[in-house]
Amino acid sequence: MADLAADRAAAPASIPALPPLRPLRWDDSPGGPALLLLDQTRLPAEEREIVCTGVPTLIDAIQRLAVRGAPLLGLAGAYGVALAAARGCSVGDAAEQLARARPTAVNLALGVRRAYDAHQAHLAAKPGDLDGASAATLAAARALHREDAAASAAMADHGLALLERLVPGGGHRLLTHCNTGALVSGGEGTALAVALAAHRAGRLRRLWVDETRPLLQGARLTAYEAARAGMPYSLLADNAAGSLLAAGQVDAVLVGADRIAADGSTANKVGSYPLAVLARHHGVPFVVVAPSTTVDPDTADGEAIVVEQRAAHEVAEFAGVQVAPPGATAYNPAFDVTPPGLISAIVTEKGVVSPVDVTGMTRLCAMSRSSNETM
Ligand SMILES: CSC[C@@H](O)[C@@H](O)C(=O)COP(=O)(O)O
Repeated sequence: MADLAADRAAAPASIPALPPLRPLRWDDSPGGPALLLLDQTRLPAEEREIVCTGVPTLIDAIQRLAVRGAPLLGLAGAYGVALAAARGCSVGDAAEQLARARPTAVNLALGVRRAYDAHQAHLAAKPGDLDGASAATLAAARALHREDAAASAAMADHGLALLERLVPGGGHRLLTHCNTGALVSGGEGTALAVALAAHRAGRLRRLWVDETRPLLQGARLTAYEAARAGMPYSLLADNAAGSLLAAGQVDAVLVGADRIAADGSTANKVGSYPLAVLARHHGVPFVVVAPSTTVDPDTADGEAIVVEQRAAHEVAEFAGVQVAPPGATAYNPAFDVTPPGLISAIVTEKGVVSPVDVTGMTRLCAMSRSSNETM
């Protein structure tokens, strides 16, 4: 395996500075308010936006994973409620339908609730002021967007400091799964933001990117983000992670989270749990990076986490092409749950905690509850 200097040299040469990715933005143009989503199902081939002028289009985009990833789902939910309010639709119905669009990422329902509560609070203070309520709802979505960006930056700082403690001296060789970068956030993301911080600090030796079957969020999206940022990265098929770890080529595994139960059990993209088992076997730290809002104090443990089951065709196909015999059935959970004992650390914007440290988890749950209550 090449040394650090050679790995850096292997990174694409002069990468032009590219504009930051904007996976979601509010459009106030005269044609009426709309939510614009960068269609993640088309990346990296094509950067095309979906124009949502109504909640049904947004729900469809959420369910097709055109907009995806826990923090971004929170923003989509909040802006979706703002869209319903701005378009004079039933905010209650919109909130209920959006919150149910995908079950596992706690941030979706939280974002919806934050915007809905702002709407209701305004109407309670000024009954009948629908325009004011609409403005308050949009302001709540925008505030969440800013907070998410700030949390992302803080997670990157804490995560990089943790890496420096875990792997002192050397360049970091990081293995990641799914996509956890700017495409899932108002900022630079969660786990991938840490890798990006390491890259900017000149400390990233190699980013190993799991392709992430069946929907290839790693191969399509993380590789796209890594290439845009000029990071030295290599793709691997998910089932090559074992031999990569056995070969001693990984210093830490970094993943995001869709829901962290009160006991530290963590739901993330399916394939995270086997990585945690492998990492433990090979003595490599397995680190979860997520905003504190992803901690759900009301979910006691991993068994209580609802794991989304998706359609069989996603497994029976590869990149949209049927590869299995017609009519093949499939087991297709979108997520799996990693027990706390396999997680070395949880990095949030508030700092780093060990999931097996009961006092630390209790404090994290309390912080999560209080920031969600002030939403
Ligand atoms: C910061 S993103 C954390 C998770 O949401 C991410 O790892 C993930 O599992 C996304 O799943 P997806 O099904 O693509 O929405």
